[in-house]
Amino acid sequence: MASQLSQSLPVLEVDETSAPLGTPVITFDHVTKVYPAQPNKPALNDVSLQIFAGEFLFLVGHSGSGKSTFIRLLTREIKPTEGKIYVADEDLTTMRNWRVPYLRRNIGCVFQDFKLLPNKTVFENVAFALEVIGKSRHVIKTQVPEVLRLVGLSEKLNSYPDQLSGGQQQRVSIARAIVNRPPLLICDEPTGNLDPQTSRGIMDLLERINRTGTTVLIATHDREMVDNMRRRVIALDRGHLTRDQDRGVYGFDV
Ligand SMILES: Nc1ncnc2c1ncn2[C@@H]1O[C@H](COP(=O)(O)OP(=O)(O)OP(=O)(O)O)[C@@H](O)[C@H]1O
Repeated sequence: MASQLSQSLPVLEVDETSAPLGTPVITFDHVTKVYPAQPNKPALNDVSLQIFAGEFLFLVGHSGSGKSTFIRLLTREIKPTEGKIYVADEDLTTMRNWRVPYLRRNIGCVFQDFKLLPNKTVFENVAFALEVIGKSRHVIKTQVPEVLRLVGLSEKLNSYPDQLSGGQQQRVSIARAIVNRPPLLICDEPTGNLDPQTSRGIMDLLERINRTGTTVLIATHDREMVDNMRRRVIALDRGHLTRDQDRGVYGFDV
């Protein structure tokens, strides 16, 4: 059954015309993930790829294709069944548990549902990300207003999440994700709850963050966004990496 499935999948298309140079931030080396509940259906199946410092790329695929699994492997929420994963020079498959919080300091995460703390102000939500890693009050007082200026929310420091629009809430969550200046920003459906115009503003912001040197990986179903932006696209289909394309398009019927 599994081999029949893989035979019916498209062959991986790789655009080799302008391979990026430099240091890989992320390496997947023949990664397979099988959840015990679905032993015959790998969530990821022999995935190999590299993502380089400063790239901006989309991870696309139907529901259940393995995007969340890919992200959860990167943050070491889960471990692969087979294969190796490196983030910078760290081998996540052999990393000791005590090192995982240090890995996560280097990865900012943004989610579809913002995950803001409702009883904290905008300033406090962002400050909290620095407090939990032991940053001083001085650092917090300098960096939080600075990052909120970058995301265009200087006027909203004292507002609570429920006083903000969806787009503004997503900006707070982006500010929180980057306030510690991680080299890698992962966004899981960042525009999933937003209208097209607001989504465009969020993507502009993510591109601006990318231009400061941050590597940005966005898992999305947002066909229009992917088609308009023409950045690198990695496509998953039933756990297989089926496409890795520079200046790609969404490429699935939705
Ligand atoms: N904890 C789990 N236990 C068992 N199977 C799982 C688990 N998490 C995911 N799966 C299965 O692994 C496959 C990939 O799921 P995954 O959540 O990674 O896909 P996805 O592309 O992120 O989907 P979506 O776009 O709906 O979030 C699916 O078949 C799913 O049912």
